[in-house]
Amino acid sequence: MLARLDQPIAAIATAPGRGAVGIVRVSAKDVRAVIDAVCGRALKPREATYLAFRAADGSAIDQGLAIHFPAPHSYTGEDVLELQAHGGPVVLQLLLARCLQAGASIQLRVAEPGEFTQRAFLNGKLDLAQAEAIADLIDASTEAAARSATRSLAGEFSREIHALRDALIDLRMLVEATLDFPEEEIDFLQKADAQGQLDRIQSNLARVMQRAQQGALLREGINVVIAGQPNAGKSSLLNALAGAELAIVTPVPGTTRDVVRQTIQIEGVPLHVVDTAGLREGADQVEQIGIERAWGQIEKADAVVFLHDLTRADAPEYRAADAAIAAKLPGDVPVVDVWNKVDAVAASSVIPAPSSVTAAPSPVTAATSSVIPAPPSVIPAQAGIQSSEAPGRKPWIPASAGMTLLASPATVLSTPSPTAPSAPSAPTLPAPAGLTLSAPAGLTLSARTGEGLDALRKKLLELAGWQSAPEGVFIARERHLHALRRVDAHLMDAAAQLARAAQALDLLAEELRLAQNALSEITGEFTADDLLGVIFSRFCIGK
Ligand SMILES: Nc1nc2c(c(=O)[nH]1)N(C=O)[C@@H](CNc1ccc(C(=O)N[C@@H](CCC(=O)O)C(=O)O)cc1)CN2
Ligand SMILES: Nc1nc2c(ncn2[C@@H]2O[C@H](COP(=O)(O)OP(=O)(O)OP(=O)(O)O)[C@@H](O)[C@H]2O)c(=O)[nH]1
Repeated sequence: MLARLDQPIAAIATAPGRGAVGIVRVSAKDVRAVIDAVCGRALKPREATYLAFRAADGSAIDQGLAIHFPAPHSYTGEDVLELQAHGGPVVLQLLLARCLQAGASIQLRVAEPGEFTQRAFLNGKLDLAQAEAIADLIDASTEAAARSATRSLAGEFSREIHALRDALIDLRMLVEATLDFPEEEIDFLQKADAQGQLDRIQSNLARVMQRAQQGALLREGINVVIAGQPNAGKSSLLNALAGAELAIVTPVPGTTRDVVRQTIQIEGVPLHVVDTAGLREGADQVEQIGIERAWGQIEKADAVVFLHDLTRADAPEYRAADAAIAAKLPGDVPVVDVWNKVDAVAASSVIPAPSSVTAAPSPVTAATSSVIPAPPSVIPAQAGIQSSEAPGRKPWIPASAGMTLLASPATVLSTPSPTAPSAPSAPTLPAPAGLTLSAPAGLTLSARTGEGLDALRKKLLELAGWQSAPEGVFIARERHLHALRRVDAHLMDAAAQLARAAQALDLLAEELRLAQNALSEITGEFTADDLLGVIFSRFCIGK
């Protein structure tokens, strides 16, 4: 790909399909041959001219706007011709074919994905992090992700990286200068406060890493799988979270047979929510395949919402089936226990929690699979999330909710109730200590009324590790995080070296050099060609 940099390229720049306007772009050392043939006249630099795009026989392919961006003042830094036509797939194909024909003498060819932007990078119009931000902006699935990509495109992320790099270069120069005067080294470094310089670089790096980590979350989102027995209300919950009727909801158990997926956003963080077939034994063949797919999704999830049906919480066979599912859940995926249909349960049967008792994080017990969640009416609740949406009622989580999931990291995230419940009909029973302390809470909600949904949204964000307000976040890729982690490791080694009584200044200098190189990979000053190829080939065609 890189070897073909001197070749002229052309592509349809707009998305496939119909649109009001569609654009064909040509980038070359010199595009005048194409302008002459297709536009039939010279164009003023950087000015849109309304004219007919001509076929070889002189007939009009379309009427539109043509703009010539003479090199180097263009998107790619080369000579660029942009033809803005009507946005039909056929007319744009015709126009592209016409450009290729007109540019045959200069060996004009169709551009590969990302090739225009790659040229912009190689011609110094933008750095690698900015080029990636363009792709991230196009791919952004939430407003917050788009805004942070725009900031990176404008160079905010790159500026932070450059500031770190410059500070590193200063320190390197100091150390290398000291290397030349070994007899004075300790004094020299101390006077120049090498230690202080390194400390500052490390703490600035930590701040950049934190912002980039949050940005990676914005870019990728997290995969949340809703799992549970048939009829728990999984499809209803997906619909409620998405605010749309996406999945089929019926009272018939086993309605969902295939995986239904929807990206929703919570505070700008994309959550890819997956509704799965109800997990049960003895399903028919089709349903069984759905169940296998559900397990496949659970294995891949970043978090599982394990949905239980509060109206069936009393039934021993229901609880046994829940326990069997819990036992099969992978230990390394966080699980949130959620009890649905709180609207259908009389307030008196859900017992409030005494405010003084909190659920303690419990150690993982070997017996998890045999612990069956008890119905809310028999075991007093100790902890729960109070619905923020229905101030009149106080739904409390059964103490046992989630008992089967002690292995799950999510279970310790529950919020103990700060206030005493006011439901007058609810008896406050003393808590059997052994049971309640080991009982982590889940959430109660109603997919039907929306009660409790906000608490679930909050919990999912918490699970995702979301902390920031989106303003401070850099859209970041795994590649950037990986580079930052390597910078961090080299700086730690450098710090260890600096702290030694007998410093090996050459080793210190080497660590600083490696840290600088890792940093420069982010902006592309120090990046292997094959990596560049991979990065740009993931762009969309015409970009
Ligand atoms: N019609 C149209 N809209 C578009 C693009 C395009 O190519 N065409 N873009 C493409 O993806 C994006 C804008 N990117 C661009 C970046 C630089 C230049 C450009 O001409 N730069 C010159 C001059 C700068 C100046 O006048 O200040 C330069 O960098 O020298 C143009 C578009 C989004 N919108
Ligand atoms: N009262 C009440 N009923 C609900 C609630 N959520 C779902 N339901 C009902 O429960 C039944 C099952 O809902 P679904 O969303 O289809 O359940 P599911 O878990 O996706 O079911 P499968 O597709 O069989 O796995 C439907 O009749 C829903 O109307 C709720 O919050 N309250």
